[in-house]
Amino acid sequence: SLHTTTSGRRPHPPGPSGIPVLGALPLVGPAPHTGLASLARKHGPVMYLKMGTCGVVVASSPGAARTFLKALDARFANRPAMASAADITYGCQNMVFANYGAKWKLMRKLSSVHLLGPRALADWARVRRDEAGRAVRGMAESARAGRPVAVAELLVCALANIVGQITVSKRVFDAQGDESNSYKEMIVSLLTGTGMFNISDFVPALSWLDLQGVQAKLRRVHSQFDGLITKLLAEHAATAHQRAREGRLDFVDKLRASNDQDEEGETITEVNIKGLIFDMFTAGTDTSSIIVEWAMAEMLKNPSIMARAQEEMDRVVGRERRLEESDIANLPYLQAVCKEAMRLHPSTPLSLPHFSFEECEVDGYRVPANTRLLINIWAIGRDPSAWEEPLEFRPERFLPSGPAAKVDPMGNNFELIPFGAGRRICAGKLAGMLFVQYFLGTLVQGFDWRLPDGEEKVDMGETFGLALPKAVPLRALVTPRLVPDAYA
Ligand code: HEM
Repeated sequence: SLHTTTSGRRPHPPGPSGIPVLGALPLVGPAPHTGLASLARKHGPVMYLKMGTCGVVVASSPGAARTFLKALDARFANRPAMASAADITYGCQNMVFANYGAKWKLMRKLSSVHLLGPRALADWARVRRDEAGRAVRGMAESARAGRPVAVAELLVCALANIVGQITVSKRVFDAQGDESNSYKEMIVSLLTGTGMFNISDFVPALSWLDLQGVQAKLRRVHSQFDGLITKLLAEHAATAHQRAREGRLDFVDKLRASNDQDEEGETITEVNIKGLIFDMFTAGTDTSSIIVEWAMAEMLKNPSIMARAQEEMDRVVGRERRLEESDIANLPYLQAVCKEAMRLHPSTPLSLPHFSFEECEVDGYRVPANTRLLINIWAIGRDPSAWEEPLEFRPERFLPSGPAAKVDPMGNNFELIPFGAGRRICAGKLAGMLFVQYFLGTLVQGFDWRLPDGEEKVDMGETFGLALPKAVPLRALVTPRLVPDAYA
C-alpha cells in the first residue's frame, strides 16, 4: 500500500531531511517555536524529523495534539534524558523531569493534596491576598515617586514569596530590588538554558564539547539556586518544632511526614524535596508572571480593552476595596482577557518534551520507540483553521456570546492547551490560572496605566527559551484608582 516501504515497514510521518550529524537542527533556527511552525506548514501537523541522532515528532494542530495527548497519551508520558535538564534538576529527581513511574506518581499526588489541588489552594488564600496587598502598596509608592513599575519583576517577586511561604514558611524577598533581580535572573537563565535546543542533547557523542556553553552556564546557575534552597532548608529545620507545636505545617513538613505512611514502598528523599522546591520556584513563578506581563502589554497597546476590563471592575467590585479571589467568577471579561493572553502568549511555547516508550502508529505512519514528542502549543493557539483572525488580541471571542465561549484552557479543548493535556498536564494548572486572574485583575482594578514619557509603542518582541517572555521587560507608570484606604 501507499504506507508500506519496500522493507515492508510503514514510513515515518513526513518531515524535512536534514544534514549529516546535526539532522534538521539547523533548519529549526534560533526561535524553534516559529521555525517548527513554518516547517509544519510545509510538511503537516504531524511531522517527523531527526535532530542529531534523536527522532523527534512534532504536533502542530489541535487534532495532532489530541492524537498524542489523548489517544496515545500513555505511550508518550515519559520525559527524554536531557543533559541540560539533568544538570539543573538534581539528576531528574524532581517532578518536572522525572520518568513516568511510581516516584513521579507519588510526587504528583503529594503536590496535589498538600499544595496545588483545590483544597490546598483554598487553604493558602490568605498568603496570596497578603502578597497581592504588598505588591499594590509597592505600586502606590512607585506612583507617588513617579517611578515606572517593572511588571514582571514585581510579579515574580510576589509569586516567589507565595511559593516560599507555602513550601518552607518563608518569604524569600523582603522588597523589590537587587535581591529579587538576581533571583529573577537565576530563573531566566535556567529557563532560557533548558529551552535552548542544546546540541549535546541531540548528538550525545558531542556532549563533552558543550559546544554552545549551555551546560557550563546552567551548572553555575544551578549551584547558585541550590545554595538558596540549601539555606532555606537549614532555616526550615531550625524552626520545625515551633511549626509542629503550633500545628501549621508547610509543604516540606508534610512531604517528610508522608514518608511515615509508607506509600507503596516509595519514599520522598531529601533530594526529591530539593527537586520539588526547585520545581515550584521555577515552574510556579515565571510562567504565570510572563502571561500577566503579556496581557498588560496587549492592553497598553489596545486601550479600549483596558477600558472595558476596568469598566467591568467598577461595576462588579467598585473602588472602595481591592479585588478578591471570590470576585473572579463574576468577571467574565477578565477571564476572557486571561484566556486570550494564554492563547497568543503561552508561557511554554513547545510545552515540555515527552518521550515514547514503544513504537506506535499515527495516521498510518510509524513512530518508533524512544521518539521525542514536541507539542507546538504556540502554533496551535494561532492555527487559522481553529481561530478567526488568530493574530488579533480579541478577548471578546471567549465571552458567552463569542465563537470560543466553550473553550477552556484546562486540557479539554485541544485548540487551547497552555498547560498541556493528559497525564503530564501542568501539575499547577489551577494555581497558575488563579495567579494569572487574581494578579492581572489586581493590576487592572487598582491602577490606571500608561507608558513612560517618550515611549510611544509597546515592544512586542519575544525571547525564546523553555519559556517565552517579552524580549524587553514591560515598564509602565501607574496612577491609583481606588479610595486611599484600599491600598493600606
Ligand atoms: C499560567 C501558568 C502556568 C503555565 C502556562 C504552565 C504550563 C505548563 C506546561 C505546558 C507544562 C508541561 C506539560 C506537559 O509536559 O505536557 C507544565 C508542567 C508542570 N508545571 Fe506548570 N504552568 C503554569 C504554572 C505552574 C505552577 C503555578 C506550578 C506550581 C507551583 C506549576 C508546576 C508544574 C509542574 C510540577 C509541571 C510538571 C508536571 C509533570 O511533569 O508531571 N506550573 N506546566
